[in-house]
Amino acid sequence: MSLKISAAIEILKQHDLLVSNHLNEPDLVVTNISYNSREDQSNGIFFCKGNNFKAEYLQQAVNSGAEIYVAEKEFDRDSNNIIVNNIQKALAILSAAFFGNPENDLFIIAFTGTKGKTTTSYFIHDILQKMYPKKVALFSTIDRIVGPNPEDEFKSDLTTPESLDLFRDMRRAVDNGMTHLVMEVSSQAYKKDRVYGLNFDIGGFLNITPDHIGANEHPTYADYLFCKKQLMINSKVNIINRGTNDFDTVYEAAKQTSDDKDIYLFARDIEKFDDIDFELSSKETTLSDSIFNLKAVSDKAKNLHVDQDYKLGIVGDFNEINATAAIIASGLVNVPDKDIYDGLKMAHVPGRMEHINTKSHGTIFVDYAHNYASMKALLSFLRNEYPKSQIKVVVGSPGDKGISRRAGFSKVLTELADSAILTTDDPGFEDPADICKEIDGKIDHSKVSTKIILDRAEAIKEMIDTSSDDDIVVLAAKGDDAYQKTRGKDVPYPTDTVVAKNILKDIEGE
Ligand SMILES: CC(=O)N[C@H]1[C@@H](OP(=O)(O)OP(=O)(O)OC[C@H]2O[C@@H](n3ccc(=O)[nH]c3=O)[C@H](O)[C@@H]2O)O[C@H](CO)[C@@H](O)[C@@H]1O[C@H](C)C(=O)N[C@@H](C)C(=O)N[C@H](CCC(=O)O)C(=O)O
Ligand SMILES: Nc1ncnc2c1ncn2[C@@H]1O[C@H](COP(=O)(O)OP(=O)(O)OP(=O)(O)O)[C@@H](O)[C@H]1O
Repeated sequence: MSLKISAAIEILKQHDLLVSNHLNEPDLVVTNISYNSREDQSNGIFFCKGNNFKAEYLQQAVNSGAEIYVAEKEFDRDSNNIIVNNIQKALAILSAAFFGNPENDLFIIAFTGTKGKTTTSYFIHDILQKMYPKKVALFSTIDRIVGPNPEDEFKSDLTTPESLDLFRDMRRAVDNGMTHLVMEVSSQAYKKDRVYGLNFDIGGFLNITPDHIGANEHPTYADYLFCKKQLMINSKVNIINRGTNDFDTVYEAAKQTSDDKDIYLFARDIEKFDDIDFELSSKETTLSDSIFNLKAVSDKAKNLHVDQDYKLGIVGDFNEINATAAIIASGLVNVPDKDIYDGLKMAHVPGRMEHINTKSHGTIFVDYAHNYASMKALLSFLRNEYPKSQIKVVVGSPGDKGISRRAGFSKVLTELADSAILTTDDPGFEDPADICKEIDGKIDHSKVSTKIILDRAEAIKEMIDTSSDDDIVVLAAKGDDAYQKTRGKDVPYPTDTVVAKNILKDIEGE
């Protein structure tokens, strides 16, 4: 991979990003690209970006071989440099060029939503794999899959990677023979211009509820919505949940760049929304499957030939919504309905509605619900489906971020749980006992009984030990997470599923 600096300057000019440049060598060509001074910089271009950037990082980068830097201000007049008016956009556009614009060789399906991005992306990935085996890349919050071999699959750090990492991984995917990419696009991705310049083949909008609002994320809900709707503006074909909050704003964003023929709306309730293309309806739910029907209403929906009954291997009415979006996206890629059916039936999403049957300690669900809206969706579903069961929840809330989630948990546990054990979940630099007390303080104890047990595995053990056959035990908010983020360190944690299974082995010999 390489980049001619003269070409880079032209690209920046085309995007109105160039402020000035200083080149000691006009014909400079770089073969390395980085924004992290701790990496090898030989013959490289280095980007000075980020809230916590320090001039010494640039010095370190130059000492280890950087030939040129890009920044919003001139740190050093003598070195080769390019000064831009937006470093995040410059990083995106030059990373794409450095890696040979791999986005042009991939059919990209992107999803956003406060909840359901990961689940929907896994569903689409698993369906598309049926038609394009070993050719579908996945960039999700959990894993990134850039090729067909085990070494091409690794854990993600962000939902949507920094642009440089995004284009590097797209390059790897293309070089590994991938033809399709399914990815999650977070609101932060637009806020930080990580996906600047990308035009998606299909973009999906699942839902929006207040979340990710705070010091390091979005200052207001309006800003959150503004960032999220950008995916619609930057997608050729749009799939929108008609029941989402702020539908009009989202739809208007889609209309800015797409005709009606390229906008697909779906919902449960055709009585309420008479403009939808697809209607979904639940048919049957067991502890492990849900069966639902998808009906094509409009002519363009009928042309996709995806209307039939589907069986989903994970439960939750919200997962039927995610599955519907996945089916429409798959139909648009011409996957036959049989492959869609089979792909969905087998789809598995780590840490999302994983259920564990026990001999005599009820049914256990491990789920990543970690704010008011997702926990409400989850507990309401369980209440409706299992009206005679006690709903017992083990949950904690992280330190240093998402502070509003704590009050959200107090509210939703009061509304829908019978008992709860409050415990530790990524406390960061806060004391997990204080976080639990904060949640507990706002719970109405006449409606739900609570306990605080800080050791998460102990909390799970206590809940399983004290549960009986008809109970539903929910291990919430941590999903498949194998760490407890504690005081700046990722302390290994076996995952809720592994902890629960080990406990069951001890007490039930399973
Ligand atoms: C607020 C935010 O978006 N921060 C992201 C951003 O950080 P930043 O650019 O400000 O960089 P920084 O951490 O201040 O560091 C400054 C720069 O100095 C460099 N550095 C640092 C040390 C050194 O020795 N040498 C050096 O060169 C760093 O590489 C970096 O480029 O760029 C970094 C990668 O370059 C990200 O890791 C970081 O995400 C933080 C950790 C994060 O957690 N962000 C969350 C809020 C996020 O984006 N979440 C969404 C999901 C939420 C949703 O669903 O909406 C996501 O997409 O994951
Ligand atoms: N469509 C939906 N509507 C409401 N809640 C949902 C929906 N889909 C999933 N959930 C709930 O949200 C949790 C997280 O789901 P998922 O990981 O798919 O969402 P996400 O958008 O990737 O979330 P995050 O941005 O927090 O990583 C699930 O474990 C489930 O409890």
